Amino acid sequence: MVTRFDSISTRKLSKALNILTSDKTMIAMSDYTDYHKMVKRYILTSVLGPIARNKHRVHRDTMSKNLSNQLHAFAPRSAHEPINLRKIIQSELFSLAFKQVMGKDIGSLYVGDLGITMEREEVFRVLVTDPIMGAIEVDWRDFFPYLKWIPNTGFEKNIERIVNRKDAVMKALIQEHTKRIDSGESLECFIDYLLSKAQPLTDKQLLMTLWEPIIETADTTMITTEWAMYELSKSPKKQERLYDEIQNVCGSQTITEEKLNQMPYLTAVFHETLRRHSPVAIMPLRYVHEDTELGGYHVPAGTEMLMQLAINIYGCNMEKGIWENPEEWSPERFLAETEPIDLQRTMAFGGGKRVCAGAAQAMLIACMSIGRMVQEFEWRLKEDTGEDVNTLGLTTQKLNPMLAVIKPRKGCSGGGGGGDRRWLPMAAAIGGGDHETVYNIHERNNPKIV
Ligand code: HEM
Repeated sequence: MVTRFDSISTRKLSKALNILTSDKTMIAMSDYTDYHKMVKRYILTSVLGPIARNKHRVHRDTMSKNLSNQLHAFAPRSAHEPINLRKIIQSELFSLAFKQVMGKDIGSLYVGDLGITMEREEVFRVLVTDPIMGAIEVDWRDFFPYLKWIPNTGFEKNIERIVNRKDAVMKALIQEHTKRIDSGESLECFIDYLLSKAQPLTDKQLLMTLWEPIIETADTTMITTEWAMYELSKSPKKQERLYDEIQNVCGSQTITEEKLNQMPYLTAVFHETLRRHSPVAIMPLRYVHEDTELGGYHVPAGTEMLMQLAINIYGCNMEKGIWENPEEWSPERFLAETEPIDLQRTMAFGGGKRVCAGAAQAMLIACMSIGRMVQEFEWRLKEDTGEDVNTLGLTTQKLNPMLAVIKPRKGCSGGGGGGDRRWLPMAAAIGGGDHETVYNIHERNNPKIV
């Protein structure tokens, strides 16, 4: 299947997705056209490719720092009030997305078209939660295309309402930032790139291209990180194994992106989470646009009724013939692999021409967040948290947010509320001199959420 991805790269969308993506005006949902190639190049150049990732490193570091500050501020009351990690990570990822796309985080926003001021949480709902829920709305006419002339007004009105609100918010943001740019204030971000360096896009294309990384950043990476922390909290031995690895590599220093490739167990935790809890369980439907062969079957292209393919990633990753005890979450299975782990091993990011453009960013953010949270805290699930399950929507969230009790590790203590965090280096904590790192000094002097 992986080798055949190139010949099946055209999308077949449901009615809901067609409306939500403004007729495929989104990289992930468009057909494989010149427009697709152009905007994918833009997003890679400005946000997701290797050079852009270096430029946005500062935002990822800030996210990691904020996450740590918030957990330290919360830890003293964690035993009575278990922590809802999803809320924190979601908010931090939203902030990161805004900095990459608009150059700065968002507070409240006046939305002219709706005549209201929205608080940040509502902006999140309008730009992320509502469209994700809308994307799995089912129009029965999807299954009976020959009956598509029958109106289904309630369904369409609901999706259109979601789209109108999302468009109104994006329009307000674009106006605000266009004024900023016109006033001579430029920032290293996607909107500045699109308005100054890219070929002009139509208003609709601009809106959709800017919205896309916001919704993509805020959802799948959070899902992966939350599932990984859930599994690690459930398995103290695996958590300790990861902690030992981090300590061996980082010693008294805070984990950094440069160290990630020295930590095979952390990488294995990431890949095993993608396998066991694939965030995109079923790939958006595709047409076959070239003759191809899949699983021994000849699949013709260009016939009148084009063939539609639903690639079942969840099924592939739970296949007993391929994975031993597939139900079990076991990062060790990836350590046994002789080849370096390839992103296509679980197909969680798709493949071929339509491979996920954000895979490297997602991996950096998830691994750094997981690594730092385990380096600084011991994690246990709240006592009465039973087994938990996936919910299959457009993406595969945990049905209930994970609730955990956290305890700062020895030598790593947070001070008071308000995110004021003090890091005691391990060496100092055990009486071995003052090894405080530049990074830690910087943190101590900048304790606020940035
Ligand atoms: C763990 C996190 C993520 C997972 C599991 C994931 C998964 C996927 C999958 C399965 C596809 C479809 C691939 C296909 O059809 O073959 C995709 C496409 C895409 N993803 Fe991701 N994604 C993640 C994070 C992100 C992030 C953070 C971004 C951007 C900020 C992003 C941007 C995109 C884009 C632009 C495409 C369209 C690529 C194309 O059609 O050429 N993804 N992703």
